[in-house]
Amino acid sequence: MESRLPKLNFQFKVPARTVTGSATINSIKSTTASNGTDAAESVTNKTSQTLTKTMSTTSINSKSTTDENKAPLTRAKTMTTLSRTNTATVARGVQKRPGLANNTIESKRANLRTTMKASVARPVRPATVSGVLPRAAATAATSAAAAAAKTAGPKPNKWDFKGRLEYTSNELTALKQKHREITTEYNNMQDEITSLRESESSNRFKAEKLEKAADILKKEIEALKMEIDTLQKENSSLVKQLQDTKDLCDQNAASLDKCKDELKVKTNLLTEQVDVITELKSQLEQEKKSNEKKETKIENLTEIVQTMDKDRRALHNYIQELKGNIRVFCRVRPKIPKEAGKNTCTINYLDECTLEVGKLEGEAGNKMKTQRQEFSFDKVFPPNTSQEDVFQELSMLVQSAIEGYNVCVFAYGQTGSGKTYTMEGFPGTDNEGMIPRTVKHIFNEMKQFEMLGWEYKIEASFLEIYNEQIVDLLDYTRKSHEIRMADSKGSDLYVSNLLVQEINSPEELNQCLLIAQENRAMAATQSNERSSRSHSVARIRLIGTHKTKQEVSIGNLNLVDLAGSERLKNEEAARVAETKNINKSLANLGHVILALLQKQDHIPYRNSKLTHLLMPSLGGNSKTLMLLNISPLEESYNETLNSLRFGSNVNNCKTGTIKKVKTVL
Ligand SMILES: Nc1ncnc2c1ncn2[C@@H]1O[C@H](COP(=O)(O)OP(=O)(O)OP(=O)(O)O)[C@@H](O)[C@H]1O
Repeated sequence: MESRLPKLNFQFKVPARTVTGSATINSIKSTTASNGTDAAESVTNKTSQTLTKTMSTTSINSKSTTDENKAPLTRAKTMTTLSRTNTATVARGVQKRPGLANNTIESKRANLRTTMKASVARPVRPATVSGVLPRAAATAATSAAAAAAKTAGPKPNKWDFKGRLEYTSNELTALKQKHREITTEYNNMQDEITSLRESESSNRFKAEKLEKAADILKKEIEALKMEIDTLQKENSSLVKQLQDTKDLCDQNAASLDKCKDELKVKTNLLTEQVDVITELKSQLEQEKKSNEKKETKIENLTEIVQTMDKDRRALHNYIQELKGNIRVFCRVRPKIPKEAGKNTCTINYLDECTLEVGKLEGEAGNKMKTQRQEFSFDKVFPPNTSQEDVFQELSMLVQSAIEGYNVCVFAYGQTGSGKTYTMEGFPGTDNEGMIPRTVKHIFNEMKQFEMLGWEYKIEASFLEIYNEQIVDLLDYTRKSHEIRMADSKGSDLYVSNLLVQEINSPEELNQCLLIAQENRAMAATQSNERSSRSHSVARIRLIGTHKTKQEVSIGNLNLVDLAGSERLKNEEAARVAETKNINKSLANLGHVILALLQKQDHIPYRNSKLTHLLMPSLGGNSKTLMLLNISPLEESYNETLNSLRFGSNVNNCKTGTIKKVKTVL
């Protein structure tokens, strides 16, 4: 039905922010425009709803500042309540609009008031920060409704449309006024909310900051707790250590007490001993005095001993000179087991210096004795003579070497006559030869000489002369060796590249001798019968020093195992060079010795390597011993005669004067 009421033409000025208010006003406008009379009631109802909504919204907004989680729920509840109320009210209004009775309108108004009151009386109570905002909104709404009712004055009659319009208009004005107030209040509240939000944000930031600080503090507390734990452990360890140290201190204190007691005892003992020492000192003083006297005596006696030693040496050498500076011994070896079936020569030993040799000639059973030949030497050793007995005679010459003379001992004889046995023998056994015995003798004598102030150094070298070539038997590495002069006078010679070994014990020399024997045997396998075809020379140099007397005594001892002296048969003469050299050197040795004995001006030392090498030991101040070795076998008779003739010739020559080598430092 078209309304006959004039259309309302007014507008509300509502701030854009107040969405709810604006919607309400628009709603009112539309309602008023479209429904005419009923619109008044509807507007009234809607105004009431709007107020309720506004309050609810305010309440929701206020609450949201404090409890955002609960806000949607509260808002929803409020909206539901409002919606329910409005729907019921509007529905009722719509249903009862045609022919509405006054009482119906009244009842509606009563309903509206009730609703408003209910809305106002039951404001949502959010858990706001202060609880002020919702209450203020509710109060404002209630007072707005009351003011509207007052301003409207008494309700005009139903038929008084004009009055009703005026009434409604007044009501609206009052409501508008109230709305403004509420809006203002709402805006204030919004500002307050904004301020609270900012404050909240600031507080949250502070809270985060505080949380972080709290975390740091927690960590620090944890670290401190750990530190406390560590310190507690250290503390307990230190406490334990302290206890241990205390225990140790207690033990030490106990042992200290013990030591003190011992010290007391020992101090007493010491005091006693000091007394004894004092007494001994006085005795010592007396003995010192007597020792000084004795020392003076000893010095005098030493001088006498040294003078006597000098005299002894002089006498010894005089005896040696009397015996001859070139002497010849003859040694006849025994028949050895492997020669059991062989015949022997007839050898008679007329005295200790003379022997007679002969043999039977002719067929077996009709043998005739040949003419016997007699030979005299400085000494003759029959077959049963031991190595020790031979050395007894030789030792005199060794003694001369220690005292600074040059000595040369030759083992001469045919192959198999016993030269090597005599010179080397079997070292380390009773059958050891002249070389090992010489060294032992030197070491024994050295001790005696040391008592007289002499210090000795022994050097040894072993060489072989084969085919006029010198071979080092200690260093068989095929070096070339030459005989060179040691000084400008040419009184001393040396062999180049020759290994000279210092000897500190007889064992060391035996070791050298074994090496020399091995090297000689090795060479022998390369050249048949080489050992018989070469001269083996063991050289021992004795250097004595007397520091007090400032004297140096140098003696050279040459022990020579000569090559076999036998004359070679024609078929063996194929080894021409070898034979020539042997014959030459042996013959030259004889020439040199004879020239020396005859005191010739020229001694042909340089005609062979052997005599050249032995030059310092063959002339002037030297002593020479020729050891003739004779085989007892009949088959060797002719060679035996040759050897005996050679030795006899040497022995028959006169001796010269020999001089001792003495150097003053
Ligand atoms: N006085 C001795 N008593 C016991 N056996 C000896 C004696 N002299 C030499 N012999 C023995 O006679 C043999 C020959 O001796 P040895 O080898 O010493 O002769 P050699 O003259 O050195 O010979 P070569 O010139 O061939 O070297 C060896 O078996 C050795 O043991």
